[in-house]
Amino acid sequence: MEATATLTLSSSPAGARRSPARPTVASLHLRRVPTLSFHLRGAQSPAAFRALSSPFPGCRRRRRGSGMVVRAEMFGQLTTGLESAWNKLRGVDRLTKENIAEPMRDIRRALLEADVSVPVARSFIESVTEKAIGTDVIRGVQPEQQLVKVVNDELVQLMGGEVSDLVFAKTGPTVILLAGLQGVGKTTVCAKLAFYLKKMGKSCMLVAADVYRPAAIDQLTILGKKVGVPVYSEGTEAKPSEIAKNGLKEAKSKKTDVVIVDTAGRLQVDKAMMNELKEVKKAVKPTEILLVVDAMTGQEAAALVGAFNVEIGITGAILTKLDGDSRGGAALSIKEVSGKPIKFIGRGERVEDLEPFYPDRMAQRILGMGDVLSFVEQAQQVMNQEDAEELQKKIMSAKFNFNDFLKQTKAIAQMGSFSRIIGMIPGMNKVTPAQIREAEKNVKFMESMINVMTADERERPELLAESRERRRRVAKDAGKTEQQVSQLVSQLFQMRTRMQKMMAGMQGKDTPDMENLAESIKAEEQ
Ligand SMILES: Nc1nc2c(ncn2[C@@H]2O[C@H](COP(=O)(O)OP(=O)(O)OP(=O)(O)O)[C@@H](O)[C@H]2O)c(=O)[nH]1
Repeated sequence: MEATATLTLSSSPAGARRSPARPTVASLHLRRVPTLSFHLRGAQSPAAFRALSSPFPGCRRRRRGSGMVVRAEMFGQLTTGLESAWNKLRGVDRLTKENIAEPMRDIRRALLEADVSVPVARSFIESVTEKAIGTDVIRGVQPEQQLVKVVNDELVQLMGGEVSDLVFAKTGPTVILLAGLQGVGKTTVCAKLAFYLKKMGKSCMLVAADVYRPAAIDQLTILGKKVGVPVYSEGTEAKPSEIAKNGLKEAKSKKTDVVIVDTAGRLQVDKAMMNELKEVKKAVKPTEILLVVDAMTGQEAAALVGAFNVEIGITGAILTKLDGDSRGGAALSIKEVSGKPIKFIGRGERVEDLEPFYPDRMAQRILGMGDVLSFVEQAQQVMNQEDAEELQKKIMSAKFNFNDFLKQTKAIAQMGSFSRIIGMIPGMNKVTPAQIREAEKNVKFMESMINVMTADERERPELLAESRERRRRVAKDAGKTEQQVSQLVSQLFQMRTRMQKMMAGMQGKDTPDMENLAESIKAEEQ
């Protein structure tokens, strides 16, 4: 069946106003079946159009002839909700705690309407608020555009940040165990995954371990033929764990790369189902255990992923039927609620309709504002570049001062803890946690002294280098020793020298001799 179908309902304008029953029925369909587009007749007048469209929040509504086409777009509802938040910020010159309070309420409402759970929505709002107020104004960027960017970044984080790739076994066949409730699309996913893996050049085998529904084995066999992949089955009499084990043996003998095990679904989570899965898991030691969940079940899907993870320990989720989901609560909540990533999404009934889950692409789709995002990113880059150029000029003219020093250390702090940054630098992963803690302590230590310097002293460190009185005062105000202040001043000059040498080396210029100053401070102390 095509994923898009058109359902035509007739309703007179007057009738629609008196009783919204018909559209309500249609809206139920909209949630349950993968029907995306409705054609409602009888929406000639604006009032009738409004009455008919009211049960379809977030859906695109377009007049067509005497009727109206309602289209449930993926996350349409959330996109519409967020739009009202941006609109409320038009005309403000910067984001403040006060002026973002109402847009934040809109975002919270939009998330709850998208079926995101209350705690997830709450923590999302908290981090967006904190980041929105804390970010510097970027020249040329409107505050509402800046908020779009913050919301985008937080959405990406909420959905897991990075794409979570399938893991393959180092030796022998990779076993992927699929679990899930009845009707979520598990059997279809088996074929879709096999199709996807075949395209990657992997050989696959499907194992029919759903012994309760004979039709499931037939369905898998048909799908296997369709994608050109062998299906291992032992009928309905054998135990699922035995079938899986034998299937794996056969795959090994045929040197198959990936074995995908289809298991039985139940109407709800029960002990028998969990025990059976545990047995299969024990028998074949899967590389991946993926729970297939239906996107249209919203936050229930997220809770289910959490429950399965606690019970059997899963490696991720596959979210199906996203094509019929206009709300998006499941996609947004799964990672946050369960701690497990969404690895794939299903967006239709065809075998081609499976793709890896990219949090960043999904966030862009929700916001529908790709152009705004790239504009803000570019503006940020320009700012960073200008900052860098400014710094370069200062270093070359020997003006790198305590303000720059503080700015640099704060920028590092803003980017995350020292430990993360250090871990990201190639070749630096051998730094011990104790060394990292020491580095963090050092930054705080230096900051406490810089904070008590006068504006003049920060800008012209020479003042401190030349005056013992000043160094004594700073030491007293910061509760440190004179020697510690002197050390800091020397450090800044040494840093200047090193940086200048580095830059000059890059630009082929000579460096002014700055080490003398640092030496003279030392001499004065002795
Ligand atoms: N629109 C849409 N339909 C899907 C998607 N995935 C599966 N379906 C449909 O959902 C229905 C159920 O799919 P199955 O694969 O049989 O589900 P199952 O989880 O194996 O069901 P049981 O074997 O009963 O546990 C079928 O009609 C599929 O075509 C999807 O991503 N989008």
